[in-house]
Amino acid sequence: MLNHNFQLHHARSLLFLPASNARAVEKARGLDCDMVILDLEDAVPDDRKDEARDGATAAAAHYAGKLVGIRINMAGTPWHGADMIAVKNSAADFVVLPKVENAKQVHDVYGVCAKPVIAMIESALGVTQAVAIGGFAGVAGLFMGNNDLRRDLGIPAGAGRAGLSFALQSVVLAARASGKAVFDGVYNKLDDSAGFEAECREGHAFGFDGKTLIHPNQVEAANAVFGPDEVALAEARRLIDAATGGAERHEGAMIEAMHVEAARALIARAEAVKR
Ligand SMILES: CC(C)(COP(=O)(O)OP(=O)(O)OC[C@H]1O[C@@H](n2cnc3c(N)ncnc32)[C@H](O)[C@@H]1OP(=O)(O)O)[C@@H](O)C(=O)NCCC(=O)NCCSC(=O)C[C@H](O)C(=O)O
Ligand SMILES: [Mg+2]
Repeated sequence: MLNHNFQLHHARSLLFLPASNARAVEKARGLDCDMVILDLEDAVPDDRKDEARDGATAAAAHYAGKLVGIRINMAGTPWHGADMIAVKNSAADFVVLPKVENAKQVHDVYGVCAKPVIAMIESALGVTQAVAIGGFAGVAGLFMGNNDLRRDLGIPAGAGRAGLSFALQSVVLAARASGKAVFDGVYNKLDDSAGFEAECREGHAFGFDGKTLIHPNQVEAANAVFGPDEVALAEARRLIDAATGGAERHEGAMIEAMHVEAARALIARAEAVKR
């Protein structure tokens, strides 16, 4: 059972897996990730799309304690219609829509699936339209699609994230303008744990709620970076206890009402992610 307080914005670790990979579908059940995203799109070869769709709908009901999303193929592909119907009839909590570039696309998918949409922002046009996309009532949150975005922007393979930072921050702004959840893109280097953790820290500092992942070995670090640790929780409790209202000095810094609210939100998040 999901903790009844658990909502999308509490998720720290959101693991993608190809819905055509039965071993990964099974393995994800025992992992400590907060959300599983069963992929029907780029991780699945064209000749296995039908099998992946059937696998996703069968699996979606069997992730106790986790949120579940299904990433469908985009409009204009041969699989889009069947994917939407499958998500509608499944136990998935969310439909994940790739390569979104305008609000009408999410409106159309929401109309068929009748489930909250997570819109992936993966192109220059998507970034420029993110305010309207995030503002649509059926959108629960935004995911960065940094591989496609890099390609669209012409950022060379191997270049760091400097060329992405304006886009990343724009999408965080767009999501927050409508009070929506927002999650950083995946990290492709499977054996680079130091690089992965550094990117988690950067995403956390940019304001992302959590990180989308591609491998079990990324779950623990994402949970550690995005989940409040004991030190942060102790600081939050001390701040709440000390605050009397208005501006005041606390442990060498000014605090006001918004700092108390932030401390309460941190504690609420820690409670929500308990399983
Ligand atoms: C990237 C992989 C293809 C690597 O596969 P492989 O080398 O076979 O992995 P390992 O041998 O290290 O796997 C060890 C065990 O872990 C299981 N496993 C691996 N990945 C996953 C996973 N994602 N979820 C659950 N379990 C997983 C293996 O089955 C092994 O289990 P066991 O047999 O018990 O030892 C592979 O990791 C993979 O397919 N990852 C996910 C790829 C994916 O879903 N891609 C789509 C999302 S990425 C995206 O959204 C990009 C975005 O669109 C953008 O533009 O940026
Ligand atoms: Mg993509």
